[in-house]
Amino acid sequence: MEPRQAHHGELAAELAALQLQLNHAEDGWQTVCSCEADAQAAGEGQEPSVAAGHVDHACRLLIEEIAEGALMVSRAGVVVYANRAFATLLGRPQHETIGRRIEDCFAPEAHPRLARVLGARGGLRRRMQLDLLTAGGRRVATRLSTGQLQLPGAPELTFLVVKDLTPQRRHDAALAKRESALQDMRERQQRTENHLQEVLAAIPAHVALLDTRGVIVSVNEAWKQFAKSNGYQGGDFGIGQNYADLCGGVSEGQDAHDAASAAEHIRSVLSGQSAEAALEYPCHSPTEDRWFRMTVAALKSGPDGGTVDGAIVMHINISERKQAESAERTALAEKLLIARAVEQSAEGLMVTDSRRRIVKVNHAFEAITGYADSDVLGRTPRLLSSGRQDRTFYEAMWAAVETSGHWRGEIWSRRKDGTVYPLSMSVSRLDDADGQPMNYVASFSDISERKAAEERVRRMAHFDALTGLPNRALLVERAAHELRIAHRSDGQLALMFIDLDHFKHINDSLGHAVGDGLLVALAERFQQALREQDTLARSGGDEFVLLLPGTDAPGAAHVAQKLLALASLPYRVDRHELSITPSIGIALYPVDGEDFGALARAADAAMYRAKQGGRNRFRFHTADIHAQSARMLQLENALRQALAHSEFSLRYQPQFDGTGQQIVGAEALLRWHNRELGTVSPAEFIAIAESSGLITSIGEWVLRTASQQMRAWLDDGLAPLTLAVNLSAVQFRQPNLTETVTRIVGEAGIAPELLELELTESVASDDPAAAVTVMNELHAHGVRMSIDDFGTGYSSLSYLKRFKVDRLKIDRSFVGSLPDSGEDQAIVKAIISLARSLGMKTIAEGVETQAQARFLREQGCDEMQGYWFSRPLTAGQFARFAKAHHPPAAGRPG
Ligand SMILES: Nc1nc2c(ncn2[C@@H]2O[C@H](COP(=O)(O)O[C@H]3[C@@H](O)[C@H](n4cnc5c(=O)[nH]c(N)nc54)O[C@@H]3COP(=O)(O)O)[C@@H](O)[C@H]2O)c(=O)[nH]1
Repeated sequence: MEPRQAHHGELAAELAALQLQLNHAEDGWQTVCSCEADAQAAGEGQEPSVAAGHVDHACRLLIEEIAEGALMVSRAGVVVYANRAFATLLGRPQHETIGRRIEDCFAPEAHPRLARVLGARGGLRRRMQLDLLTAGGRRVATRLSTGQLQLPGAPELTFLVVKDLTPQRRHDAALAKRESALQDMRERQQRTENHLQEVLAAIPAHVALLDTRGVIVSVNEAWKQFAKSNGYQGGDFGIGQNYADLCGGVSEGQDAHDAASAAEHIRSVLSGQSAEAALEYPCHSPTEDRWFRMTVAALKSGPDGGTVDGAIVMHINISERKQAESAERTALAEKLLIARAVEQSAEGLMVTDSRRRIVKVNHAFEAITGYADSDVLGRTPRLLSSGRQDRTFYEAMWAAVETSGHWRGEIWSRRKDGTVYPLSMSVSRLDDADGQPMNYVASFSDISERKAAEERVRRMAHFDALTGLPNRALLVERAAHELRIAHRSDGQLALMFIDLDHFKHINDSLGHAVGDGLLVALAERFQQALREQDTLARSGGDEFVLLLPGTDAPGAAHVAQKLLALASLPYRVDRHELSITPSIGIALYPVDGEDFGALARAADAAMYRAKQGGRNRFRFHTADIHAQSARMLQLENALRQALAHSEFSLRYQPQFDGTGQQIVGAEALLRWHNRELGTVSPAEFIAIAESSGLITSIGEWVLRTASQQMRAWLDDGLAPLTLAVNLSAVQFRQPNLTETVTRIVGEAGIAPELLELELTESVASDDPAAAVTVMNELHAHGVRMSIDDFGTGYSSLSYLKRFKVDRLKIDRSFVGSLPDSGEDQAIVKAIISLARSLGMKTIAEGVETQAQARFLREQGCDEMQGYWFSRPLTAGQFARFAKAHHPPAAGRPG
């Protein structure tokens, strides 16, 4: 604003000067006129103070000297006097001017007016402008002041004062020209100002004009709108306020540092330190992120533009650019991130062009394949091919990539060093904007370790860890496969169950490591003797199963004999010379069964028969074995319902002291009566209950019923007796045995000391250490224990001394031949002696004769049980029997 004002001022001053000159000229003219008038007035009435002649002379001189032309014209129109100035103006000598007719001196159009002047009377004074006509014929604009002079005694004359208007006109013209120029300038300036206002109004930038102090003098529309939209309350939009002060009020979304910089920029520009300054700053609103660029430029004036008259401040919204820059930065950062991720990825990456030429690989690619990028760039991935997949595989792979855009799978690849390894790979197609393949990207990882682990898991799932033989699961798979073939081809197949005889003795006596060594050696021997298509599996412990595809009965017998012979050769394990024999059961497809389950049961039953038949032999499955198997299955099915159908009952067989006179206890014996099967001996069904797992619930029932019976007897006045209850090995291995026993006894309300658990030797010999722990627990709760059928098993004597056992029960097989059998005598004596040395009592079972009882008594057997004393009795019978024999009765207890 200020530069334009200054320019106007100059023009105005110039204009004023011209005007002044005009006025002076006008005033001068007025003065001349008034002097003329005064002179006229003086000539007409006033008394001259000096001599009239002198004045007249002076007037003449004066008139002669004045710059204006002066002349006297007679009424006839003849110039009677003309001063020098007029003659000069006319371009004639003075003497040629005087005497001329006045019309000769003026342009023709002036003549009528001149005539009227000459004809006027009475001193009428006039003014007019007429063109003088010079001697050379040139027109000269003049202004005439006329009047009449009536001097006494003289004819009336008309005087004319002629002023050359040429200088005036020239001056006026110049003045008009300048005025015109000035006007043009004013108009241009106005137009410029209008344009400027329009531009300021039109531009989206927020513009403020500041004066030299930094006070806002004007703002544009955009400024106002922005102020309004940002909640600026003042109607002045900041006009009149110092901009730098405004900057001090930082609002939310602005930065104090930016505000200070803005104020500093303004001060710098206004002080002339810098012509222009700019600042980009954030000015976020609650709803959007905004950035502005503030530009401060000096407004200058003066001839060299060196005077700072103010400043223009512009704020341009650069949010779009900033956002674009930000997006660009983000995109760049993302690109860098992706590039870094690609480079640092543990997955190998390979990018090809549309012609499947490798254009990019990452670090992991090099690490996995062994190829540097320089090795592979420009080449096709065929370089990595292992040759393990055929052409069809690759065609299918690329077909999937081309049709669905993607393929994922496992593939074998070859490293630079030639090693072949498995990859998990995915291939994706990247298309251009037209949907044409542009690149193919393959990402892959080396899955050698995973494959190896899978193989290990597969081996663990299908192979026996000790011998490396297939396990039962793999055997079942292979058997199913071979059975399908046999079924299709109407062929035959043999399945053998091989169980080592008394293998447990080796484990127990020499340790598991030796037992394991023996199993491995045996497996190797067997394996070497078999055909490739045969499967020898270890199904657990000392049990092996042999699958012989395409084998009939003679073939199976031949193999069995060979295995028996091989097995019987001596073994050397850890400096131990060992021998072992197997018992083999053979089942044949399809006669003994059409599926693996049926064949396995038949082979198992046959193997059991081989054991029963004296071991170290093989037995084919036969009709009677089949019948026995069927019976066992029938019993098992019926057993499952027995508890629910209340088919069980207990019998109680009395136990006497060594004298055979006093009853000391009873053994609870389980009885099962089924409606269809009739009465089934526990000697038959207990084993089935054990193998089917039913023994746990059945055993609990026995324990509970016997305990409750004891409570009932006590309540009935029976003297306390020891009640022996048989405990199966399966029950003994139950983890909560102690808790179950003490709970049942507690619920029945009897002292634990009245209960004795009869454990078979196998209970103790399976895992003596664990048995010691359980026995200690039971003992700690007051429960008594005895070892049943002692002498038939293979008790570890070293453990026996640690067992919390009260009695050893001499098996009835040693009692039956007493006193005749010297061997049995020896065994019985040894057991009695051993028990004594271990601080245990002995009880002999199966005492059927007086001679047996006598012998046992003589040997110091503590207690006896058998038909000689009593058969197993019902609870009521036992109560009566016990009352009759307690206190001690004389003679046979009967
Ligand atoms: N786990 C469990 N086993 C039990 C349970 N009840 C019985 N059994 C075991 O079943 C096997 C057969 O028992 P059982 O048919 O009851 O035969 C017992 C007696 O009746 C029989 N006995 C008794 N005295 C004589 C005799 O003088 N001569 C003769 N020939 N037999 C006789 O002996 C069997 C008792 O044997 P034991 O238990 O070893 O003392 C048998 O092994 C039972 O243990 C049960 O509830 N749970």
